[in-house]
Amino acid sequence: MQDTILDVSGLNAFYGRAHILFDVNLKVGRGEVVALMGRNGAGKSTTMKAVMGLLNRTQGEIDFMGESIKAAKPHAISRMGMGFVPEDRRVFADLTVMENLEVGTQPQRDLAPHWTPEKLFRLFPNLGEMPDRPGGQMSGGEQQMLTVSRTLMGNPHLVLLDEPSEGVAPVIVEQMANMIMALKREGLSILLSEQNLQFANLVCDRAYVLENGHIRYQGSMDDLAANEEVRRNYLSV
Ligand SMILES: Nc1ncnc2c1ncn2[C@@H]1O[C@H](COP(=O)(O)OP(=O)(O)OP(=O)(O)O)[C@@H](O)[C@H]1O
Repeated sequence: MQDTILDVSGLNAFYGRAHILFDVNLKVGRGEVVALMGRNGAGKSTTMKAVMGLLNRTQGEIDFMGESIKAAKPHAISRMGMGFVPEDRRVFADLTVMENLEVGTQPQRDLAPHWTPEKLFRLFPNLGEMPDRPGGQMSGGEQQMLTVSRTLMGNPHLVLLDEPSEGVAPVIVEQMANMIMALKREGLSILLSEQNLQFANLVCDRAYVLENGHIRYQGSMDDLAANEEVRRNYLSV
């Protein structure tokens, strides 16, 4: 793997006294789309929150573009060029689509794809048809697209996408898959949390599989798809 953009090693995470992640190691290379897989409660969201600096208690190393971000605050990590689309995908309900995008805007960065509302509207034509609609009056799928778009307006090097295919209609899942492939073509690096093997297989290069906070498997998507034992033991297929 050339040019590691995210390097997590020996990551442990806790909620109060509960030990949730155990010595998690994972890497994302520049331009790679990597899946973080596992059943409900396996620790996928916790891993993303830990990387984004959102947890109070963690141990281990997290390097982003060669710099340690272990002690960094979420806003500082965001400003270094890491974007996060959490599972609850909250949009600003009273702000319009355009205003939501403005809120997410950060300066252009060398080596990271540059995004404008026009470019995002080509990727998400639905959003382009409703620039003045308040976020609160959009469907779940449209809100999902808006949250991703708002994050992209930050011109990130790396995006953490928490379960983009969960709880949205099949037609939106298809658009999400197309969108992720388009982002990859732009050179964006993505860490994607996902339970759906079919979806991950379509858009990801490699996968890590979590169970009870432990990485149980890592390998190419093709190898994972062919590994019936891992699929049966750690994924819902
Ligand atoms: N705020 C919290 N306080 C205490 N325990 C939590 C908290 N959030 C999550 N957990 C626990 O941490 C473990 C990992 O949860 P996490 O949300 O990371 O899983 P996940 O793989 O993302 O699954 P899901 O798809 O259900 O979100 C679970 O046992 C969960 O109950």
